[in-house]
Amino acid sequence: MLDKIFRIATRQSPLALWQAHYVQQRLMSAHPGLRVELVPMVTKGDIILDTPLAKVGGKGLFVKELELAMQDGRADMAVHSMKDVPVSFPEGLGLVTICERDDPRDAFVSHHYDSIDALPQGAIVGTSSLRRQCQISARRPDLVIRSLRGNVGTRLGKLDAGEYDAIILAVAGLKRLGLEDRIRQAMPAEVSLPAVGQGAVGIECRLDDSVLIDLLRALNHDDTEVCVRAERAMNTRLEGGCQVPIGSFAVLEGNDLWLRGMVGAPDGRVMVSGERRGPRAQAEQMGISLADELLNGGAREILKEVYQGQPPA
Ligand SMILES: NCc1[nH]cc(CCC(=O)O)c1CC(=O)O
Repeated sequence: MLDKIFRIATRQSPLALWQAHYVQQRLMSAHPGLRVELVPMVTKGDIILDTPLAKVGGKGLFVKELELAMQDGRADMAVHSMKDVPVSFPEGLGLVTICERDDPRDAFVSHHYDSIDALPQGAIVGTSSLRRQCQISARRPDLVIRSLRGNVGTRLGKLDAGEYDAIILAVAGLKRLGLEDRIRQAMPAEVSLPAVGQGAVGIECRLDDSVLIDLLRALNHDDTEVCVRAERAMNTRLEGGCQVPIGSFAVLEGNDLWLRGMVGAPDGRVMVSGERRGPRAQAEQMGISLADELLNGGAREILKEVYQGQPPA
């Protein structure tokens, strides 16, 4: 077993590489002598940079090529931001490990202002996330939301060039890249409910690779896994895809899980939210029942509107 080289398929953005190196290091320190290498790849999501993700087929664009590499045996595992992992997996692959979550909040980044509330009338905010757009517009209908894509560094460059008064990024991504000092405010969940899985790193591999699955067990963080399972159960029940603004965020308070969820219209004019509290053993049921409450409370109409005629991706 020790002479095998375990290969991590990864995108080449600085954030993806950081996450792949992180898993490489954690595996090697949990299992001294283990050989782990990176296999850097280019995905469609990295090539199409000028169109909002929701329009070009969604976040799946970033993972499909990594999954092909695992199915072909060119790689053994892929490391993902849990936020970017679709609800379902191709035949034979699955998510086997979720590492400890870093700060799950959204980051308000600006040269002149300290928060959304401090922005002047009509200020320009950069984000291509429908979830962020929806919540910002609901709070401040006067603000102008402009699309913002590219790697974290590219996005910061556009802010620095004066294209926006503020932009929204994930705290975790900025921290991983050593750019924490750019954060003016970690936005409270009451202002911007995070995305499903935000701040957590997950590992996907072939489900018949029991050797690797055993090795990866040491990297799993049970509390994070429970929270992310609740969030993903809610998202799966909603069948939202990424054309719909959806936030889902769970925290543990001892053994009690507190799950909050929101579904909104992209323009923020309608927003449905709810919460559940219960024992951690009920994580997935809580996600499902919260999704049902949201659906009955108006989310069904929002989803129908977004998908008019076209089936969810
Ligand atoms: N959509 C890209 C993406 N996927 C994961 C993160 C941040 C890291 C994380 O949430 O784990 C980011 C960048 C961002 O939203 O600012």
